[in-house]
Amino acid sequence: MSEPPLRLAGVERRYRSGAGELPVLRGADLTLSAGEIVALVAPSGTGKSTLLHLAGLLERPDGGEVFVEGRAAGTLADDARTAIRRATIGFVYQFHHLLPEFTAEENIALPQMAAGVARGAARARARDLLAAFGLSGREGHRPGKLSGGEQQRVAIARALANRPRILLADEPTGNLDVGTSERVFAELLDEVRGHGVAALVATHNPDLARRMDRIVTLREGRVVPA
Ligand SMILES: Nc1ncnc2c1ncn2[C@@H]1O[C@H](COP(=O)(O)OP(=O)(O)OP(=O)(O)O)[C@@H](O)[C@H]1O
Repeated sequence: MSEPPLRLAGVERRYRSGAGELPVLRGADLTLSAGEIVALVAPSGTGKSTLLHLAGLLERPDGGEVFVEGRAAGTLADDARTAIRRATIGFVYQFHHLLPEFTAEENIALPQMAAGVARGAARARARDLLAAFGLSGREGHRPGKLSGGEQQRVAIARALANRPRILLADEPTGNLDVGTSERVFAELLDEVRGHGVAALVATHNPDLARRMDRIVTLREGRVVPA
């Protein structure tokens, strides 16, 4: 059987604070299967962002291991982790983090070029993705000229640009109004489902969470079914 795209095994993370240590994750286990969309719903401050950062190899755990497509990431050097992240993982953040001085198309083309795709091919895929997210005609707009929902669509398209097998999303529609959030989220699910991407989506929105395949929460630093 092939390895799951993402597996967290006994992951621990503590933050040092003035008073001592704050243990946020205390042996978190989670496996994402290919094509599975998992909602992470937990109260503020329980460690959702921390878990996503560890899963995305942006940070290293204090204990346990993160396996990406069966490969243990803990012992790898930073450049090897970056290479895995670029090739395998897409991120969507609550505040889109688009580059303000670049157009929508460029924002989606740039990460592809960083991964070695030629400019022409990267731009063509950027245009295809923008079309899939209903943004044909907006290719040349800078983020400041797009609405919040449009910016978030561009951010989702960017996260999918390198055809990641894992998508990690931290409140991907958290800053949008209810209607826009619904629409953008439906598009996100369509794209992810259509391409068999494994996704972990942190959200405070129970309606959105119910539309995913499974809901988990964090309890005492561990991942448990919601
Ligand atoms: N770099 C850091 N240094 C110290 N403490 C941190 C750091 N990052 C997070 N924390 C603390 O760890 C805990 C978990 O934070 P995290 O951001 O993962 O929570 P969250 O569940 O994503 O919260 P929210 O829903 O509010 O975004 C919080 O108590 C936070 O204050």
